[in-house]
Amino acid sequence: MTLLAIYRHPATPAAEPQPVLRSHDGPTIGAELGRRGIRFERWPARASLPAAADQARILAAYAPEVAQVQAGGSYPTVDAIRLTPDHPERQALRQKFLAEHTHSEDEVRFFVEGCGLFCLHLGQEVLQVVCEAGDWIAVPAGTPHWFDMGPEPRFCALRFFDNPDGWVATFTGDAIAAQYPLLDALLPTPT
Ligand SMILES: CSCCC(=O)/C(O)=C/O
Ligand SMILES: [Fe+2]
Ligand code: NI
Repeated sequence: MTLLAIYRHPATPAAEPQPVLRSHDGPTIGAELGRRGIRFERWPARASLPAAADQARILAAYAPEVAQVQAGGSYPTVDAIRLTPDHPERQALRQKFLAEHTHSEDEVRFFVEGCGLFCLHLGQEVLQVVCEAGDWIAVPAGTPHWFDMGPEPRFCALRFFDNPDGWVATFTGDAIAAQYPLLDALLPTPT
């Protein structure tokens, strides 16, 4: 279930982040993100993707949604990132995305399978958003953020870019991610 957790970010790394809000309610999540300039929508993750589906097949399955995002000429480059717990590069990819970074373009993602944790550093606030299949999010260019896929990643997301090279990041060098919960800590405990 999609989760939004908002914290007041402490002035010093030794102090604890102060929880401000925690919600699973779609309209509340949309409103809290929206007032901070982050677009959030729920779209049906309507395709059942075979385990062996390659990038072209995933993008073809979601061709109408891709066309909708690209209507008007925005985000002409799109890819699909799909990770499973046996992905040989999962640890390196996890560490790369866990380092706080920015992009010179909006970060537009549509989760079509599984889940992942976006963490957005907005001045004195940090927002953690556990995105799940059906979540569509657009984070403005230049927003410092990090992403956790967990030690056993299981997600597929469509990524939309203005940059023909696709994913390009500038790392901030801030170790902020270490102060905040990781994905596994925010997921419900299996019963
Ligand atoms: C959920 S898409 C994979 C992560 C990514 O592209 C990114 O930029 C994380 O910040
Ligand atoms: Fe990013
Ligand atoms: Ni900070």
